[in-house]
Amino acid sequence: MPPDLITHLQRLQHAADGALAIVTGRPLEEIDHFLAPLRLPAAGVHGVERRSADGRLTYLPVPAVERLLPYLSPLVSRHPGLLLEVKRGALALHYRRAPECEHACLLAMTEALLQEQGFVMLRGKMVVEAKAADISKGSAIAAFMQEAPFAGRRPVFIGDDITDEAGFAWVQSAQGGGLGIKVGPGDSQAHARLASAAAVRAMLALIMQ
Ligand SMILES: O=P(O)(O)OC[C@H]1O[C@H](O[C@H]2O[C@H](CO)[C@@H](O)[C@H](O)[C@H]2O)[C@H](O)[C@@H](O)[C@@H]1O
Repeated sequence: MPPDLITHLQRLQHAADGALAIVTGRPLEEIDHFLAPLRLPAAGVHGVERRSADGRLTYLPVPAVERLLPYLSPLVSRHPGLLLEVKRGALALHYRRAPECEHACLLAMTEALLQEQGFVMLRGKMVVEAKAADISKGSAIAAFMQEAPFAGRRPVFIGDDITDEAGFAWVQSAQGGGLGIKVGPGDSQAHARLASAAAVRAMLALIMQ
């Protein structure tokens, strides 16, 4: 974690009367580990798990991702650079250390999702995921916006990956009435953009002055 980020997030949370949440594809425990000792309201695994501002945990019902393993494990066994990350409600096939396998990963995931119902494919940075259908970063933000201290506020969602597009779509919808900020290059439906993660941190530091 860059120095000062946790301090800036703490100050931002305070300035926003608590209305600051992390929305991620990672499991909650991973995000808590990165941000320790800070424990923010957070949605993990693209919205499958969610911790509200009052600390309440919600785990949405999801199909068993283990059903997908027979379609993916043989490929991973043949290519040691590939990594299968099994999460609750999502399964990520990482090819960062074997970029030449991208096409094979997409094919294997497509086949898996043709055979097994209840999942949709999600592209990310050097990763392709199967995640529970009907659950997304957008649905997670919508759930936060029903609750204190988010209800009645204007949501601003910042993200740098393809997986964040569902969040941008919801905050910028008529219901959300907010703003999406895409970080870095690449096509996006977000209405605003910042050049880099460093630019986001600089903006947070400026707001907190
Ligand atoms: O929603 P995010 O917070 O952007 O998380 C998306 C995925 O993050 C993790 O994968 C990413 O980081 C890996 C290194 O830690 C990197 O190798 C990979 O290419 C990135 O996509 C995480 O492992 C995934 O489960 C998340 O969905």
